[in-house]
Amino acid sequence: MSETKTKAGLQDVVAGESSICLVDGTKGRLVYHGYDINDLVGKASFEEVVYLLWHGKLPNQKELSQLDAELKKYREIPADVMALIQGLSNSPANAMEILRTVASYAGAIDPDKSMNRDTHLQQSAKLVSLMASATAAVGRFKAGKEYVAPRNDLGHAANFLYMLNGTEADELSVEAFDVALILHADHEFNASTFTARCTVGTLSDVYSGVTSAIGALKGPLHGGANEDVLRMLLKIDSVERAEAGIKDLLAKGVKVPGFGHRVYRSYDPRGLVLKKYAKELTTKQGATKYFDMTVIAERVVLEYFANKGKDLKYNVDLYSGSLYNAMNIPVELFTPLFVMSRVSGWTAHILEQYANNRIIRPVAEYVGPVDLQFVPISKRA
Ligand SMILES: CC(=O)SCCNC(=O)CCNC(=O)[C@H](O)C(C)(C)COP(=O)(O)OP(=O)(O)OC[C@H]1O[C@@H](n2cnc3c(N)ncnc32)[C@H](O)[C@@H]1OP(=O)(O)O
Ligand SMILES: O=C([O-])CC(=O)C(=O)O
Repeated sequence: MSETKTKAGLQDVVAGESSICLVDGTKGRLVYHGYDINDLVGKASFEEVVYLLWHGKLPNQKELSQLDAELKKYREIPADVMALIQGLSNSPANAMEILRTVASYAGAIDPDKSMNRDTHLQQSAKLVSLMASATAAVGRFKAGKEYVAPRNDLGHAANFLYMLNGTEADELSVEAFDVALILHADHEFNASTFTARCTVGTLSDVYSGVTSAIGALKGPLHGGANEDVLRMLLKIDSVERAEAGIKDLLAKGVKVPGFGHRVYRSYDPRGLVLKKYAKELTTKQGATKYFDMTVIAERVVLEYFANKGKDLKYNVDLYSGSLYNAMNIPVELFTPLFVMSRVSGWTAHILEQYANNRIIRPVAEYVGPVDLQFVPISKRA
């Protein structure tokens, strides 16, 4: 038997170079193009971070105003895309399935099929705006409400909350949401980003890259975990029962959503910031139940990991649940919120892949049989 050369799940395999994002799993550090996320949070807007990811530098005022104007130009949903969203909102499709379809459809109807950086940047801006407006529209239609048109006097985060709720959100919610968008924007070669890079590595188009990335993010081991966290809490639905409920899941061998990470070993720096905002917002609203339950879940699961000698911690998805819930956002939109943000990182990686492309094509270690004798179908048992 030959010695195995594969690493399950490609763990620790360096699959390429990138200058967009550094994830230091030992120190619990996340850096976008040289800037620690803790230096961006509270100082830069999501729009500035989008510029940073696409261009490798923070924008000056003029550059930011240009990007801002472009993103606003694409906020309105084209009529045929709106019809698609409306139709799918009345079908069994969930919000992630609708977004995946919208990204694909937007690509099909975009007349500009040229492959150059300017077009790719323009398509990236279209997708950042479209994913936000489409998420808000799905939220409205699924709740049986009318679409709310975008407002160009509001920033990206504030406009989304306005389009979703039909009223302007309070200052703390807008700040917390803008921060959440920044924190989810990029994360190196995570599964969905790597998927996007594989897709465009064949010189396929930006929309195809983003469509396939949405499909990858949807899974419960990746972006889908933020919905599962709140669903788990809603099922237990009591601060008093939280400890027993979580222990019960662990005893059953369930992978508790919001915990564990392939790279982070000390802590996920995004989770610390989201926890702070979740605490502040739920305390301000006087409705801390789900935040309090999350704190209990954190203690119980980390004790469990520690007792088993596992250096696993909670991840970005744990505290976003109680935070988004406090903003009155329905659970089904939590993973779409991830899309709204991560589309900036996916497109940054797509641009980087195009700039220095080589098709991504690893090899498999074949473990099946060889030299089987062919038996005609009439003779097979
Ligand atoms: C935005 C994001 O994508 S962040 C991740 C979001 N996903 C989740 O929160 C889902 C829950 N977490 C998980 O499923 C995993 O931790 C992943 C997918 C994030 C990482 O997976 P991997 O790196 O392959 O770790 P793996 O699944 O091998 O876990 C290592 C060990 O820790 C255990 N473990 C990992 N996560 C958890 C968890 N959430 N709950 C309980 N045990 C866990 C595993 O059972 C395994 O134990 P074993 O060695 O006794 O078999
Ligand atoms: O990096 C990963 O594997 C998952 C993750 O946290 C992310 O994509 O934000």
